Amino acid sequence: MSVHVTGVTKRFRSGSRSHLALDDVTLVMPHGEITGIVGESGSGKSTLARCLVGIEQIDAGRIDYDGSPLQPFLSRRHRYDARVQLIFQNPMSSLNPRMTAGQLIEEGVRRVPRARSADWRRSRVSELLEMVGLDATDAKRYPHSFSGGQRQRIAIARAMSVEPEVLICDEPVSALDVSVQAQVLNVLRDLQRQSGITIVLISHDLAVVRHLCSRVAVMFGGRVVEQGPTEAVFDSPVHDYTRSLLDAVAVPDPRRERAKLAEFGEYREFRQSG
Ligand SMILES: Nc1ncnc2c1ncn2[C@@H]1O[C@H](COP(=O)(O)OP(=O)(O)OP(=O)(O)O)[C@@H](O)[C@H]1O
Repeated sequence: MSVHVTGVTKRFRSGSRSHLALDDVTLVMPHGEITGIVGESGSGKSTLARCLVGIEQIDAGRIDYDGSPLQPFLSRRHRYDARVQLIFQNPMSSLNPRMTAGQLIEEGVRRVPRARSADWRRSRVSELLEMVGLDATDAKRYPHSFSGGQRQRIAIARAMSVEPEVLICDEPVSALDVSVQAQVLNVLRDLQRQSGITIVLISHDLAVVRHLCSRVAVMFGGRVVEQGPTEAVFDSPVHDYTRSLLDAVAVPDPRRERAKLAEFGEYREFRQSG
């Protein structure tokens, strides 16, 4: 499913003050590709993600999925359109601590039209757990008994349980230990390869975006200042802000350089494992 954002504006008001979080944003996220969204803190990335799933209402413009608008608030039970799912930075915030991993995933599985028998649902839960690199027996465990990386895998399995067509991931690994970030990113990459799902990846990590995303959009002050194929944007940035973002990665300080190289080692690892 392709996503077209056209002239979207979102303003937050509090009392007499108002803040333009999205300013005439126009953006294309093609079907079956991973589109990265980068930009400094406060540039509007999370607001855009929330508007894409319909948690936030837009003030102007339109968001089309395969040419049709999203239908937010379908019903109380199916609060949002299941075709578009959001993965948050902190998986704990989206996982009910009183439900087992299996129950959390089954909740979504039940919403799939063909989810008839209990047996079918159970085997689908096992399949989803295995798809994100967990074990079928993990279905019985509660969120607190998993590591952060494992919890994010459960959140991904849960989002995938409703068989969405678009997965929006808002900084999905930035709260995780560096050692497990690549593993969770590999899960997303494999999902995209296997299911052909459209993924929107919000990340402050340009190395991750360069490696995983075929397209990238650069946000600055609520606007998309540049977008296109990742290589083209990174190799020949047109906008000053993109250039400064890329320059900021090429740090001359030897200590930071070493830290950065170690980080790239991680990415080389997950590049090779793919
Ligand atoms: N609910 C809200 N009410 C008022 N202002 C908000 C609200 N949500 C976001 N904003 C403001 O909108 C702007 C964009 O915020 P947003 O969280 O989308 O940025 P971001 O690029 O995702 O930042 P970060 O990388 O730090 O998460 C910020 O100035 C923020 O303070």
